[in-house]
Amino acid sequence: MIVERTAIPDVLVITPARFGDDRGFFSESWSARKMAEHGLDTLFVQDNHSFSAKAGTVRGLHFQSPPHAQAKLVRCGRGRLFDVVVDIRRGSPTYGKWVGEELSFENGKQLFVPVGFLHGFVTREDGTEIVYKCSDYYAPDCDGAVRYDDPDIGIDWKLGDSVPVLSGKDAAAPLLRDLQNPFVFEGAVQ
Ligand SMILES: Cc1cn([C@H]2C[C@H](O)[C@@H](COP(=O)(O)OP(=O)(O)O[C@H]3O[C@@H](C)C(=O)[C@@H](O)[C@H]3O)O2)c(=O)[nH]c1=O
Repeated sequence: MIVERTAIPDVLVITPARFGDDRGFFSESWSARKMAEHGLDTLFVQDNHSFSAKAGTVRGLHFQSPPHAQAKLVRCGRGRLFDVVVDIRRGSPTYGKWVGEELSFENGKQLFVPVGFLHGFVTREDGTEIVYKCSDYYAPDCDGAVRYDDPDIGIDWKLGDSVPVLSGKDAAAPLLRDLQNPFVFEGAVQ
């Protein structure tokens, strides 16, 4: 398992080993013991799986507020997507900054998203599946969103001229500057 820091040091790219043979490959997609060896002791309690029929589908930018804030470990089960996180921990040295990583079935990469970050992605292929572990259960009353195209964040989704497929909730999401932001920086995660 390779663990790499991104430009936001709390956000990690994790690439589990793949053991290939004539049949294909085998991979431990998550191991609490191996994560602990890298100082990651997040307790995950829910796995999510979503399917997006069309390339250019954007889901995000989402978060859950305390007391049900979620860290996430994200991977692509089928197809290809660009996964994005935004640091919204007030007082963080990287507040308002975003990082993105291409996750695909081929590259097997995973993104670790700490608590206090917005999360979203755009699919790059039709029929893309995302699978992710969450450190708290779904809590609709704590569900929140920020506009994927918030100009203060300035994410380069590489959509070109195409109009993304969006949910009604995401199309109506507020800007970060208008959010009642519940997150405060409490020091680095690791
Ligand atoms: C997120 C979630 C949704 N749902 C339900 C609510 C709703 O009826 C339906 C679709 O929900 P959404 O439109 O919020 O799904 P989606 O837009 O895919 O939301 C997800 O986006 C990505 C980027 C994340 O990071 C996730 O945490 C989550 O917010 O599924 C659950 O039952 N459990 C869950 O954990």
